[in-house]
Amino acid sequence: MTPSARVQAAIELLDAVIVAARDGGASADVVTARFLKERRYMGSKDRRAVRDLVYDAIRLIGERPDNGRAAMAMLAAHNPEMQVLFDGSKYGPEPLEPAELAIDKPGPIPQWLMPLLPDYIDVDEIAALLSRAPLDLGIKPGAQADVQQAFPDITVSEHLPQAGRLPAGTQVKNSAVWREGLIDIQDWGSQAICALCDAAQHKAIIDLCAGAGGKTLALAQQADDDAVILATDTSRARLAELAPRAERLGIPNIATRLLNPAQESAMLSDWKRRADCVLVDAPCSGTGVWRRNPEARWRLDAKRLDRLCETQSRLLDIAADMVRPGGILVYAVCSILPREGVMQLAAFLDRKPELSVQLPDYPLGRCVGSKGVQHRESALGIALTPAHDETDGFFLTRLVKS
Ligand SMILES: C[S@@+](CC[C@H](N)C(=O)[O-])C[C@H]1O[C@@H](n2cnc3c(N)ncnc32)[C@H](O)[C@@H]1O
Repeated sequence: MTPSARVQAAIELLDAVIVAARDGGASADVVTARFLKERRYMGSKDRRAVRDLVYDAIRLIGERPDNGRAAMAMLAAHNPEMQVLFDGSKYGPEPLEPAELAIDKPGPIPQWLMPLLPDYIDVDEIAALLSRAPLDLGIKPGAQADVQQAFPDITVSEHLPQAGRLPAGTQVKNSAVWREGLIDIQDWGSQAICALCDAAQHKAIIDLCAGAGGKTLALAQQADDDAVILATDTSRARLAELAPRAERLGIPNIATRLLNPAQESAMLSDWKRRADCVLVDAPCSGTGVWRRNPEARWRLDAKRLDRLCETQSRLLDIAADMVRPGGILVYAVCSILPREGVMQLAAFLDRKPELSVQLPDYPLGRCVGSKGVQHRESALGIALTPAHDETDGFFLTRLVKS
């Protein structure tokens, strides 16, 4: 393909990504994989070049563009050397009109979200949120030496005992340590959430929003063999991924339960006031994981954020009923927005005074409360961010029930 034809292909792929983001369709990764699969004539260099153009545009532009051509024109306005590729050649895009280049420089964050960001999300944090994430691993207890031998360039976390890090793009799934179930892929922030659950201390654990079980599996590895772990979710497809993952890692003690939305409480009545630990890894805006899904900025709008906040608040209430007196509730969102973190938690504590925040002396993150960053003693939780902690953006907290 000529460089111009690659730009035209990127425009067409961006059209599909934009429609999917607007209509709640598949993620950009999935749309890209489908697009490339349907174009077998594209060589591997063409594929990489088109993918890079598309993701450069997604990372550059915070607000969802009208269409793929508008997105590529903005990228060309930012990179003038690209403008000659709009040359009207056989497979290339039509020449750019001056008006297409005369747009305001796009900001990396949608305008409506700017007032909702906390003070500590500064330019460095925004740049880090839109950078490429490294490949983080969770290592099976006792397997560090084997994993270090397989990947000599691995970095190990100072604070999280099972956390390893490899450069972005490292292929791990064809390694023996992957096949033997000694490693799983998991961001260090997610591992910090699991550490807060302290699973080795509990015999009855619920992962209420288990999804495909990333955190359930890590909890099961830390818990004793006789602990009961229940993974629940409203997504049949996600929950179905858990069993094969557990099998690869050799983890037997996980039960699953598919919940109907709005009937979660009734479907969990047998667990009422019984759980030692309930993890609520709630559905959220995903503003903390833009490193992995930068096009999530094009999906979110104020209405969707309102709906997510309502669900989080409902799930917190359901979880509170399942914790036994003396048990703990761990709440986490992969979000940088106080509305889903400290504000959500402050409202929850007003509704449920029998729960109180109990943060361990934590080596990562910033302690945050209703006044922003504050001392651990008066904080409502911990904010992890990519520039400060080299993790995805998360709010996490631990509460104990009296
Ligand atoms: C942040 S994801 C969880 C990720 C998962 N814990 C992991 O570590 O891979 C949030 C999950 O909440 C689930 N969810 C949404 N509404 C729910 C509800 N009402 N009850 C339980 N789970 C729900 C979603 O299907 C999604 O899998």
